[in-house]
Amino acid sequence: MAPSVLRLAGLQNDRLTLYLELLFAVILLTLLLLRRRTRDTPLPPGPRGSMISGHRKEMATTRRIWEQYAGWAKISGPIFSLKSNNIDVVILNNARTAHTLLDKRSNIYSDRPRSVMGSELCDMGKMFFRIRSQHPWFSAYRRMAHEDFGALQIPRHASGIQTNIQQLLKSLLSDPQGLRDHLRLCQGQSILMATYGYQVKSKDDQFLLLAEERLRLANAFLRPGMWLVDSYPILKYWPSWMPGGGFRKIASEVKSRTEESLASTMEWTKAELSAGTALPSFVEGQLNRQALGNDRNEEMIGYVASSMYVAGADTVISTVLTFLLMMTLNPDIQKRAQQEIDIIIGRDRLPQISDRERLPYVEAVVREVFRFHPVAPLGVPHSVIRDDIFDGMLIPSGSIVIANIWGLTHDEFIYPDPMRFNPDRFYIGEAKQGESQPNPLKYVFGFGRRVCAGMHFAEASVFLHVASLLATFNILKAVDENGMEITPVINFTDGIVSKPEDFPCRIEPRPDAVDLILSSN
Ligand code: HEM
Repeated sequence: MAPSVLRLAGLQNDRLTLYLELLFAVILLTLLLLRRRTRDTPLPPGPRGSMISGHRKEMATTRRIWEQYAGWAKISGPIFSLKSNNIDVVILNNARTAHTLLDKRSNIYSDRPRSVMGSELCDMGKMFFRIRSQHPWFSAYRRMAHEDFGALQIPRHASGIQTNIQQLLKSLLSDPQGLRDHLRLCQGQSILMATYGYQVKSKDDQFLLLAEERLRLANAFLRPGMWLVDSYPILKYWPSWMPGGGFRKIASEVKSRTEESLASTMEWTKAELSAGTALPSFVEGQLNRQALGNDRNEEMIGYVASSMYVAGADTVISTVLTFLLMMTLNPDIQKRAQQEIDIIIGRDRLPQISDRERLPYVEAVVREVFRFHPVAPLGVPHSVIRDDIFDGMLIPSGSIVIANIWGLTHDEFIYPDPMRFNPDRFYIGEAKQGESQPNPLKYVFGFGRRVCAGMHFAEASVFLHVASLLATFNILKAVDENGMEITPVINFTDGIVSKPEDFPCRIEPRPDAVDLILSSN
């Protein structure tokens, strides 16, 4: 090659290097400026907390903290921020903020917070509601749940749910006092049948007890601010024998219990499959798909199946209890819903899922129950994977983002007089001419890519419970020893899933419903 050409090439190389260096410098400068601008952007406002731990203690211990958040939102605005030790926590208190961030920007807001205690030390990080959004299994989980619990699958599940509810009605007829146990058994039966094809026979069933234990363990580790190690991950190396090391002992106990419990039900379905006796279920279907070479493995199937009970048992039971509490307190509403069922369905059969559209007032009652007390008042915490700016405020990468669902469904601009139980907000009549307030089902199942993976199953279960109970029973105030009616007090428990506290009521069969209850199989 001629030397002049080489020189030219060298010159061009030098120039190229210079251009590249310049370009690099410009990019770096822009990034630095952007970062500075981002860091100069203020966090959402918020109440002042302790210098050291921020609001950690309040977040972990305040009773019905969703009400407190709604109160703070009146002062700080619909989006405000708190600190849990060194972690930023952003609370969204109205539909606009929750929808814009969690639905519209769900590509960055669908992570779950890092949880050293729950996910790393207890090894529950692969549970569905906990798995991080960047985990390679996350999208497969969502796909798998959609295949078996999506809207199109509901008619397949509905008949099983209905059979269990018929059993529930019979149990209530013979033992109304055992209400909570009967509901527990009924929902346990529906979920374990749908996920494993397993028929729960009694409330002491071994797999039901194991599933309940998983639920208790999972619940114990979800509330932000509960464990210091979540704020200071270095503490995970703190020896268990040192003072304050108790959390390590708890974690290793929980880890081994969860592993044991997860494996046993899964093994049962696999044995049924090998014997050729497996009933159709999520696990059965997924194992068959896996055999066809789809993107899933047995461990993933086990985690999703197990998460379904954890996420789907207490939630439905709690919603049905709220319904019963509201019926005890609102006899006129109850009577009106019963009349609708009597007219549309008649008195000789139980309502079915296909009747839902023909029962607009019962549907309005269901919506109002979901609105009045969303079972997960603060949803499940999300986390954002990179810095974001909203309305001139910085939401730093890694912040915990919580939608105050209770706050949304008690926003008086959307639901006037929100503390009043009033299904008329949603009643549009058979002619569908009325004006409905926004459907709370848009909020109570969460947001974006993390929206409840069992929402259709849940809606169907709640509707069938509500309609069947209304068709067959009167829910009345209990009476004391002097024959005086006792008006129950409205009180809900704390926790990720919030239930009505025990309340007195009488559940009596409607005069002509005993035959219907006993004749249904
Ligand atoms: C009244 C009933 C229910 C309510 C109100 C409810 C509500 C919720 C909420 C608020 C979330 C968190 C969503 C978010 O992070 O934005 C969630 C997640 C979840 N729910 Fe439900 N749920 C109910 C019943 C069920 C049932 C019956 C199942 C299963 C059969 C189920 C399975 C799940 C799963 C697997 C997740 C985790 C999804 C994820 O993290 O990606 N839920 N649910």
